Amino acid sequence: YTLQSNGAVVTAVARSSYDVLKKDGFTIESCDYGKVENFVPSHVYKTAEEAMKEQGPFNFIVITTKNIPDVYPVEKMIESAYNKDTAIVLLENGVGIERSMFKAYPDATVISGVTMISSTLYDTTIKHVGPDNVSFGAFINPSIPKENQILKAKEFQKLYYNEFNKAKYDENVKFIRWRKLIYNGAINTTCAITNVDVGRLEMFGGMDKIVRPAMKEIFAISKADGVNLPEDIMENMIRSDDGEYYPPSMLVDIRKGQYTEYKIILGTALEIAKEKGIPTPVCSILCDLLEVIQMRTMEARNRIELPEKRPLPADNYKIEYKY
Ligand SMILES: NC(=O)C1=CN([C@@H]2O[C@H](COP(=O)(O)OP(=O)(O)OC[C@H]3O[C@@H](n4cnc5c(N)ncnc54)[C@H](OP(=O)(O)O)[C@@H]3O)[C@@H](O)[C@H]2O)C=CC1
Ligand SMILES: CC(C)(CO)C(=O)C(=O)O
Repeated sequence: YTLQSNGAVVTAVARSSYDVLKKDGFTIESCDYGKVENFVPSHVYKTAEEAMKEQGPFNFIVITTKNIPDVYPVEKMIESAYNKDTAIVLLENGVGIERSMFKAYPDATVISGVTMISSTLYDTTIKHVGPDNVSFGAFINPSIPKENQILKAKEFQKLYYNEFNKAKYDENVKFIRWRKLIYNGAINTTCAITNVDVGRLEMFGGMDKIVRPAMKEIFAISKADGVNLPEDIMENMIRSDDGEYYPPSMLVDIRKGQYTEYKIILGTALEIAKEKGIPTPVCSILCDLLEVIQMRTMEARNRIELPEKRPLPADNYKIEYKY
């Protein structure tokens, strides 16, 4: 909506929402833009392949899906739409998400987009309750000229900028992503596991007993990874959606029976913690619980099927994935 309002031609690839998006569009109830009815992107396709065939090549491919490397790697999703002159914008949470992109597309310009936005799709209505506070910057790819990557990131930031979001260009991508992880790694994960929103989490005691200790661990990992976040970031993140019983996106995933982004939100951070020797008792438990929940979702979504008779450890049974 923001890009199209600024004059960009937006080609959307939609999966379960294809029919509704193409025909009537989404309703947007936004704290920034008010009520927008029947928003339809310039073009809507079912697959990236069709989109590329009819509208490509593109200046930018903007990825706003969940980042679930254990099920649908995002680099595969865009395979048929990628062209060497196309910059990829990862408007997603998490740290280390550029690594698989550079592996798949070694000459790519990959732009980081990090936003505090608090926005949820319910049926055909997007409820947007937190002002869009967004910044873009290039994940610098050492194989191609740095200036071009910076220019592309600035071009995208200008394309997205409006009086509400005041989109920022910020080259300190690593800092920005770790700062956001303080929220997502501790709050998204705890709300998802406990199935309560941020307001209830605080009122039921989870903020003090789980979130604050988890945040301290993430803070320590970021420090060991060379990022000096201000100490008050933890309290600021806890207070960032005051006044709302907000369900973080990972909790919404659980409630909709969707896969969660636990790998890019905690898994990668914990790999870094291990390398650097940082103890992470709370975050490791959160991550392990989310892994079990992911397997539960895989079974519910028929990605795996277990034998009727429970195998024993001595059987060395290996789970097979259907997709
Ligand atoms: N929600 C929020 O407030 C915030 C979210 N984020 C981050 O932004 C990213 C997106 O989150 P969010 O908007 O909440 O995610 P949602 O789950 O609400 O939306 C993701 C959309 O991507 C679609 N999708 C997934 N895979 C494909 C595919 N292969 N082809 C076509 N469409 C696909 C899904 O469609 P389908 O229905 O078919 O599955 C769904 O409509 C995440 O990384 C999240 O962490 C960051 C800040 C705030
Ligand atoms: C911080 C927050 C809650 C909103 O931007 C978010 O990132 C999410 O819901 O995943």
